[in-house]
Amino acid sequence: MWRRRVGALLLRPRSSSIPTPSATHRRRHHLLLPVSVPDEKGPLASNVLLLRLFTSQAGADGGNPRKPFIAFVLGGPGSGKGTQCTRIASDFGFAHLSAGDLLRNEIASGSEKGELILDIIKEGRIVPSEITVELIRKAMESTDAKRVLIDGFPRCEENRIAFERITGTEPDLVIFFDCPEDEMVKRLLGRNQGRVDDNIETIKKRLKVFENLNIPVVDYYSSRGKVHKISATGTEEEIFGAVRKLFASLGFENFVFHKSRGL
Ligand SMILES: Nc1ncnc2c1ncn2[C@@H]1O[C@H](COP(=O)(O)OP(=O)(O)O)[C@@H](O)[C@H]1O
Ligand SMILES: Nc1ccn([C@@H]2O[C@H](COP(=O)(O)OP(=O)(O)O)[C@@H](O)[C@H]2O)c(=O)n1
Ligand SMILES: [Mg+2]
Repeated sequence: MWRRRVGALLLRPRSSSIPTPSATHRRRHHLLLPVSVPDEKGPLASNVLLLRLFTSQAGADGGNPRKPFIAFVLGGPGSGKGTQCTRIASDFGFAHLSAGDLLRNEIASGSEKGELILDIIKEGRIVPSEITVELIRKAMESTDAKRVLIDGFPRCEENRIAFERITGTEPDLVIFFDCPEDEMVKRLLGRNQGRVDDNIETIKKRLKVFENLNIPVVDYYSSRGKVHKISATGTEEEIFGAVRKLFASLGFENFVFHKSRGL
């Protein structure tokens, strides 16, 4: 497997206590590559990425040839994680693993575990980490993709710790879609996919679980300089504009863009 120590991908941290490499470092160290990353607080604020030092084969260049580039995609229920992941997958060649879809597939398989999962999802609670991590691990093993989006995971600290323990790795990047609650509720009530948890009672519980259990995970990765927050209000297209800029700034090629130019 691609078990190894994951190097640092230094995005601008939310917390100002985390040092950003200085301009002197940038000049002295050819491995430090300055790039601009869009930031909701200001246009194209400057960030510095330790791009060549980082982890995996599938970034702009270099890295460990065995480990895929892993991006966790987080955000509240209805913030648009799945919608944006579909776009990232097709434009930037990522495999899209949705934790919720993997759990729903397990329910559909009719397994004993599926019954337990269904009860938990109906309640808006979090499925035991061993179950979810095992599904994600298997899905990762069955893809040879070099870039993987893990959508809706980790949902809590227990999820995060179990993932790190079982896979022996960490994400290279964490994208956090930031969306106001009233907008998330509106979207969930209009989602219309026949989901057992898209009703107002369960939505209220999911929002509490998000605040209490998922935000601490975002804070943890922020403190490690891995989080890139994207405002999730506006049209799907506007949000994808910010996403596209982020991936371009990380050195990922946009396949659709190149195809449209016959490249
Ligand atoms: N920017 C947007 N504006 C309005 N509706 C959106 C937007 N992005 C997604 N949606 C819709 O909101 C609902 C929830 O989106 P989804 O991608 O499933 O979110 P999540 O995976 O975070 O729960 C879906 O019906 C989707 O079509
Ligand atoms: N890591 C995860 C992801 C989802 N889930 C469960 O699956 C439900 C649906 O997750 P989802 O990611 O499909 O939901 P959305 O945020 O996309 O609306 C969650 O409310 C949890 O009950 C979980 O227990 N653990
Ligand atoms: Mg989803």
